[in-house]
This record gives sequence, C-alpha cells and structure tokens, in this order.
Amino acid sequence: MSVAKTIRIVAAVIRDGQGRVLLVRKRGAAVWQQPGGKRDADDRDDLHTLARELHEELGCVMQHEGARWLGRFSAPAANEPGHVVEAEVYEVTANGPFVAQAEIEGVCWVVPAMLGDLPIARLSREFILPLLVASPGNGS
Ligand SMILES: Nc1nc2c([nH]c(=O)n2[C@@H]2O[C@H](COP(=O)(O)OP(=O)(O)OP(=O)(O)O)[C@@H](O)[C@H]2O)c(=O)[nH]1
Repeated sequence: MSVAKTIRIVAAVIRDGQGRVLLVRKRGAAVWQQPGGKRDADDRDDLHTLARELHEELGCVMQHEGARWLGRFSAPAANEPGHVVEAEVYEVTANGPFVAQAEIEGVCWVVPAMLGDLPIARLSREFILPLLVASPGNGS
C-alpha cells in the first residue's frame, strides 16, 4: 500500500469589502488555490511564512495585526499526485494591489457561495471556502 506524502503549507484567506476571496493560480496549473506556501528554514513563525509568500506571489504587504487562525485542513494536493497538502489557514488583511508574480500566473476574486464550476483545488473547495460561506467577513 502506498502512503501519501504530506506537503505542509501556510495558506491565506484574503477578503475584500464585498466578501469576495482572493485565489491564485500557479504557472502551468489548472486549478485555483489560496495564496501561501511551504515554510522556509529561517521563517520565524507561520505569519512570517505567510507575509513572505504573499509578498513573493502578489507583491502585497500583509498586516500581522488582526490575523486570525481559521484551522488546519488537509486534502489531496492539487498539483502533486500521491501527496496530501496540510495547511494552517489564517485570515489576514494585506495592502494591495495584488499582482501575480514569481510562480503565480493568475489572480481572481470569488464569492464563496457562488463558485460555479470554476476549477478550484480540493483544500479550498471542500474546506476553506465552505467555512467562509458559514462565517461571512466583516465587510459582507
Ligand atoms: N499554496 C497553496 N498550495 C496548495 C493549496 N492547495 C493545494 O493542494 N496546494 C498544494 O500544495 C503545494 C504547495 O506548493 P507551493 O508552490 O504553494 O509552495 P511554495 O511556494 O513554498 O513552493 P516551492 O517550494 O515550490 O517554491 C501546491 O503545489 C499545491 O499542489 C493552496 O490552497 N495553497
């Protein structure tokens, strides 16, 4: 029996004033997912990882104040067959503009209750976005 390998990441929920949530698409990937990524050896903590990843991917500046841990969620990894992604997920605010950079090819805003058939990674579609339908943000 093969055992799935685990990819540990820190992922961000960023909402705008209308309750829309920012998703990103990596270069060459088919699906949309939360911004974020793996910890680096010299990251101080999860929020440090997240601030670094958000700046690399989107050029934005994350605010550490007010960051809210939403939970730890796991799902089959979007781009690595045979792997499971395990994410510490935080809702954060960040100062835009949000511009795709580095390995990110696209940025979009979605309404969690109206995803239609947009291709979205399972971690987001099955766990993170449903949580946001149940708990709308301050701006919505
Ligand atoms: N960042 C992120 N990764 C996700 C999510 N859902 C999901 O399955 N993953 C998987 O976890 C992997 C994490 O890789 P990553 O590319 O974001 O991490 P990273 O920036 O540190 O990558 P690198 O070390 O290749 O530079 C993704 O390739 C993807 O397959 C998600 O919502 N956000």
